[in-house]
Amino acid sequence: MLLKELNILNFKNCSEANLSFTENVNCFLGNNGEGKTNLLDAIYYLSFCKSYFNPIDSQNIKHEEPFFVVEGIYDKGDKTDVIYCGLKRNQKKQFKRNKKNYERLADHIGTIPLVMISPIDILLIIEGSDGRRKFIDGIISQYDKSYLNNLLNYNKALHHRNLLLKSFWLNRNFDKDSLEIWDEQLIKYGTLIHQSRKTFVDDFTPIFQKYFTQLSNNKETVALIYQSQLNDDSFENLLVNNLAKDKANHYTNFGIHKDDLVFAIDEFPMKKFGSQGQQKTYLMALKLAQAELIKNISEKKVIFLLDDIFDKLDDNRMKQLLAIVSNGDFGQIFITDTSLSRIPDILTEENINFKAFKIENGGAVDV
Ligand SMILES: Nc1ncnc2c1ncn2[C@@H]1O[C@H](COP(=O)(O)OP(=O)(O)OP(=O)(O)O)[C@@H](O)[C@H]1O
Repeated sequence: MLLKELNILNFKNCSEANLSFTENVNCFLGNNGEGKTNLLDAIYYLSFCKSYFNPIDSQNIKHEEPFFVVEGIYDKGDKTDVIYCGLKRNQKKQFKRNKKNYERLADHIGTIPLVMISPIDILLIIEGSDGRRKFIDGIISQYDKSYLNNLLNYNKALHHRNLLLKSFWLNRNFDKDSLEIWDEQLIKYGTLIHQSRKTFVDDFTPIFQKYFTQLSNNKETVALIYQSQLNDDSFENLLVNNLAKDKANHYTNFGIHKDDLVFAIDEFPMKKFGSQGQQKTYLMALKLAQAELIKNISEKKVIFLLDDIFDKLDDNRMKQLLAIVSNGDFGQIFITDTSLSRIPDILTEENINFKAFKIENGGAVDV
């Protein structure tokens, strides 16, 4: 999938843009706050039907404007796909592929595989398990359609089971049969999700370790440990054996919603013992592995969005990263930087084909 053209109206600080891209590296260059990341986010929107940064859709409409439109024209080799996303204030988001509305946005996920690397990804390491579960879910959903459905069904059942537990507590009653309806759903979908996550971590870990070694050139050993209550017992047993606790807390204490992915370095948690540089390299390796796994399984090249990576890496690691992502194994690359020359200089030195845009006040001009 190659993004040939991006057309924007009123998306964040961009009033209007009509950009055409190269199939190699595309650079958005300019000062802080001019709108470089917003352009990456518009491209992200077209793959995931939402912003990477702001989950409230209406806040992505340019201030004082009534709507936004983001449209991408993709080259699929044998044909062209036009992906359209439009949002009017106080109305439902419209998302279309070749002028046809999607019935469910989930059906679009995975159509245009994409990986974003941004400074806020550090939260993946330092914050709670929720972000790491979303990280796993985001990757698997891009190559396995049934996974996202299983997850939606699991979350629905969990929500209803928790509501029921709360109502038993409020009304001081208990109805085993109605709880079992949701238990069955949780067990069905939770077990499938657990299996998919386990397989994912097994497949993902060696790819991740390969990139970490390549980027860091050092002797540290890194590992990913999938923690799940379902690793040691069946979901059915967990629910039966912990019913008293669930009733007392009026909440479901066991399940795949409690899973975590432990990032380890030399057998210690990265969160507590990794240096900032190690954490940054760890993140890069995670994202590269994400792109490679999606590419291997979906057999589609992956669009790579690299936001402010100088913020993350020294010049050497930056060069190494650019060399890895632009060697043709991955797909098209979009990259931002505050310097007009730093990335173009490296790309010229490395003989990598690129196109550069200068971003000013939300608009873009070729340089
Ligand atoms: N809905 C919106 N309407 C108008 N402006 C917005 C909206 N949302 C965000 N902005 C503005 O867009 C501007 C550009 O943000 P962006 O993150 O793209 O800058 P950047 O060029 O990547 O900067 P940096 O180099 O600091 O990362 C910010 O000043 C932000 O306030």
